[in-house]
Amino acid sequence: MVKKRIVIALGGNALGKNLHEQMLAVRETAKAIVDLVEEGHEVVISHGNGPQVGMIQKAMDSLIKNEPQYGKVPLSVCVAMSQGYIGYDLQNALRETLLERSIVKPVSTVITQVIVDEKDKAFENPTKPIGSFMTKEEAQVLMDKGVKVIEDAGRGYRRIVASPKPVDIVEIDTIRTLLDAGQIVIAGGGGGIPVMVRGNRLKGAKAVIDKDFASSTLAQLIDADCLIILTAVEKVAIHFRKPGERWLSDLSINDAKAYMKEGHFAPGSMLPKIEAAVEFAESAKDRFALITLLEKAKEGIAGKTGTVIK
Ligand SMILES: Nc1ncnc2c1ncn2[C@@H]1O[C@H](COP(=O)(O)OP(=O)(O)O)[C@@H](O)[C@H]1O
Ligand SMILES: NC(=O)OP(=O)(O)O
Repeated sequence: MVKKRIVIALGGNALGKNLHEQMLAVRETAKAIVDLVEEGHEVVISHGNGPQVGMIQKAMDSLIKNEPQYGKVPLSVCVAMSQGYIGYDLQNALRETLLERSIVKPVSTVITQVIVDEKDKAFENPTKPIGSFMTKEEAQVLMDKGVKVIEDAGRGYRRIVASPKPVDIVEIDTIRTLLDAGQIVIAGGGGGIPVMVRGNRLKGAKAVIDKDFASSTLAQLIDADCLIILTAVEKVAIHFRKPGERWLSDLSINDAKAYMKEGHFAPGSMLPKIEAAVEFAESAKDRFALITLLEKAKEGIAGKTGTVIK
C-alpha cells in the first residue's frame, strides 16, 4: 500500500454529545485512526465541536448570570476551550491505543487559530448549528428572547452562529514541523479558533468555522494526498432517503457539482462535506477526498468502501 499524508476530519459520532460519551467514543475513534498509522500513513486529525461549543457557551452564559464578575466569555474562547478538552481526550486515547500496539509516536494537540475575513458575508447570516437539539416548543422560547435558531437537517432545532470560511491557518508551520518529525497531530479542532488580523494582533471572531472546510484548508496547506471525512454514513447517496436512493462509491468533481445544484445533499450536514471534498480534490492533481464511516476508515483508504471524490 502506498503511504499517504492524510487529514482525518472526525464527525459528531466520533466524539459523542457529552463528556461521558466522549470518553467512551474516543477509544473507538483512536482504534480507527491507529489502524491507518499502523499502515504507515501520516495523519493529522481534525474534529467538530458543534455540541461541545454549544454546551460550553451555555455553561459560561449561565455562570456569568449568577457571577457577573467573571465577564462574558467570547465565542472564540468557547471554541478554544472545546479544542482543549476534546484534544485532551483524543490525544490520550490515541496514546493508549498506540502503546497497546507497541507503536512509539508522540501525539499532540495544537491549539489552532484560523484566520477569517471580517467582511465575510457569513457574519451577517448565521447558519452554523451548535449545541444540543431542541423541540419546536423549546426553540420558540429561545427565539422569543432573540436567539437565532434553525431546524437542523430533520433532526430537531438548534441555535445558530456565524460560520465564515477559513482563509489561512496561523499555526500551519508548527503542524508541518510536527508531521515532518513523524508525530501525530490533532489540529484545527472545531474548525479552528476564528480570528481576524488586526495589524500584529489576532482578534477572536464571534463564529464557529465548519470543520469540513477547515479540514480542507488544512489538508491543502500541508499538501495532503487525501482528506478523509468520517461521519455517520458509509457512503454518500443521491435521492437520500427518497425513492430511487443510490449510494455512490465514486463521485467525480463534475457530478458532485451537478448533484449539489440539484439539492441532493442536506445543508448543514452532507452539503458542507461535499463542498469541502470538492474544494480539496480540485485543488491539485492526484488529491482525493473520501467520505465514510469512522469504523470503515481503513477499508475506505484501501478502496473497499466509502465514497471517493476526485
Ligand atoms: N445525500 C446524502 N447522503 C448521505 N448522507 C446524507 C445525505 N444528505 C444528508 N445526509 C446526512 O448527513 C449526515 C452527516 O452530517 P452530520 O451528521 O452533520 O455530520 P458530522 O458527522 O460531521 O457530525 C449523515 O449521517 C446523513 O444522515
Ligand atoms: N465546527 C464544526 O463544524 O462542528 P460540527 O462538525 O460538530 O458541526
